[in-house]
Amino acid sequence: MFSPKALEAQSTLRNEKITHLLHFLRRKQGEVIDIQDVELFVAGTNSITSTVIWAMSELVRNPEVLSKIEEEMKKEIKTQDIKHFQLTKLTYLQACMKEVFRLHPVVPFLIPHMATENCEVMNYLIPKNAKILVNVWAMGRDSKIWDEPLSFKPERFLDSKMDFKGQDFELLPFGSGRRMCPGLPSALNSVQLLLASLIQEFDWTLANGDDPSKLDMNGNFGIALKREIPLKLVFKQKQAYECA
Ligand code: HEM
Repeated sequence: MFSPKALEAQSTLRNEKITHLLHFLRRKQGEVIDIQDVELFVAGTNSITSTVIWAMSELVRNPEVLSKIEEEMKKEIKTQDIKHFQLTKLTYLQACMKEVFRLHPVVPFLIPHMATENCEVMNYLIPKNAKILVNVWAMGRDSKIWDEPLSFKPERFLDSKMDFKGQDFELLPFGSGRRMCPGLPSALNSVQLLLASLIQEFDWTLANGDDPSKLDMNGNFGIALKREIPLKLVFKQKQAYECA
């Protein structure tokens, strides 16, 4: 795992990349942007880009959720340059991220694992050397676990201690145990910082005035779960930012 110092250093680096992205979007206001292009700026990992794109897709489809994040940000963040520590105050944004990871885990079957010895899990015999794929995508949509599993409802996490740090087996977008993702703290920081920066400065709508409720949310299954159809958006700076 990353030390707080390493995380802070990375966050400065990310801030520079995010600043470049914001400049790019300011110049391209009113044009149609394939949001996959954020990869050029935030570079590093597909998983971060894909997560941000799924989050933006959900926020386009759920404007009332986006408004609640905006309200929270207005209350908690007074500066334009969002800092790492300010993210910890955004509890509603954090609940949104849990909801994004529940519905759109970007590594849908985790990385294949292998049993090093015969073992029994919940009455199933797992023979030595069996290859195990954990279908976290299906777990996140299981109606036995989640109320209205296909609805995007961050509120479900507000009064719950459930988290994705590997302790709650219903929600494992980063895996669990010895081989879970070591990039979790850094990835979460990047995803939230990027999303919060975009929300703070821009309004965005679907290209061609498309109806958000009809946005195709199918994923392209592979090792990584990406949108099947690219998300094309038009950005416009919010009024408070027009002079930036
Ligand atoms: C939203 C972003 C990310 C998600 C959802 C994610 C998710 C995952 C998942 C599910 C695994 C497999 C865990 C398992 O099979 O039990 C994994 C492994 C791994 N991730 Fe990430 N990851 C993300 C970002 C990152 C970043 C930014 C880094 C590097 C800085 C990173 C480095 C790694 C490494 C090295 C492994 C292999 C660990 C091992 O096999 O011991 N990940 N990640």
